Amino acid sequence: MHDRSGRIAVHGLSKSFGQVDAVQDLSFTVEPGVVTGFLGPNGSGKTTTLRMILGLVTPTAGHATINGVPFQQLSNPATVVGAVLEAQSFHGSRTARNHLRCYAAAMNVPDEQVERALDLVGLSSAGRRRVGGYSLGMRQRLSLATALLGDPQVLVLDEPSNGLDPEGIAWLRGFLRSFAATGRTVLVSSHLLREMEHTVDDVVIVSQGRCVYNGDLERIRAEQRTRVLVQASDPAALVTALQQRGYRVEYEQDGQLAVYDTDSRTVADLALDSGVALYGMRDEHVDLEQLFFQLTRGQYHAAAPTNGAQWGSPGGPGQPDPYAPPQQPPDQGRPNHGGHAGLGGGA
Ligand SMILES: Nc1ncnc2c1ncn2[C@@H]1O[C@H](COP(=O)(O)OP(=O)(O)OP(=O)(O)O)[C@@H](O)[C@H]1O
Repeated sequence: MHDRSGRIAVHGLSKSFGQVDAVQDLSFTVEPGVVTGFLGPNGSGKTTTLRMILGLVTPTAGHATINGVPFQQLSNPATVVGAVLEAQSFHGSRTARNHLRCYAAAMNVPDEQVERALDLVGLSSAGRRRVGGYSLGMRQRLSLATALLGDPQVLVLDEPSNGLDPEGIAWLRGFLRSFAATGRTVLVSSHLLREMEHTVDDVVIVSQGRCVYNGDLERIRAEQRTRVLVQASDPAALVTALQQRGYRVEYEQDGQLAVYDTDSRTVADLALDSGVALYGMRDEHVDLEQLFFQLTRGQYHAAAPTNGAQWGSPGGPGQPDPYAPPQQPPDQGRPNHGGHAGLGGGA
């Protein structure tokens, strides 16, 4: 029995393709009323996960639910989930309106929904034009219109910004935010945090098929740290002096030292006291983008989550990362598996 919550829940989801572990023990929850970004670099398992959520790929392990049930058990899936998973192919000779009417008929959705969907994506005036003459951005909008035909409670979009110009991206941002503001659920994937950072409220960040962060994007912003990069005459001696005073230090690949949560003056004074000459030093502020790279390059070691935010480790245990947030209580893990908007969206 589905619960109408609009919640997507992913529990211990894994998928292997031969030797490739595309998704590994992934758990997260997507809540209604907010836009959730599903972020990770190319090949990190986003599409595979979305396809499992939508019942298009069978998991090797774990499961996913929408409204408390697997996608296949939704009684009228097109009215629950709308999805756009990849560039949809269209009959170029067909008008957008006719394209949508075909889908509406297959989904048993009244024709009025076609006009509504065209209007929602800003294609009303272009509805009579043949799709063959549509730009890439217009095709993206038409895919979205297809997903919206069933007036779904949940929207799942895979890289919807691809091919959109800045105006299109801004439009999409506004659309997704207003869709979520009506209490509905939005899960949207991207490999670009920067592109999504003003669109999403919550994020699920994956790297190498594993969840490395699940929670509020604002929380990540709050965790931005500073560090000092130092070129020292005797790095080992400086490391000892810093560590004795409780500072966290790491060796960078280029031989510099990275000293966390302090400033260059403090490091310089300490180096002077220790008789270590400094050949170069600079303060570095870690911005959101850098943190995203840090998280997703697979070298991040998870601290326990806090305040519902979940930090995970893509590469297994390792040294604590200086960018790691303070210790937090574990987040509830959830399964993944899901639905796509029936015929909508061309998943
Ligand atoms: N059908 C398949 N057969 C074999 N390997 C696959 C298949 N689908 C995905 N993979 C592999 O699984 C891994 C994850 O792929 P997936 O497409 O899910 O990642 P992604 O994060 O969506 O990447 P992108 O951003 O490039 O679309 C990749 O190594 C990919 O090559």
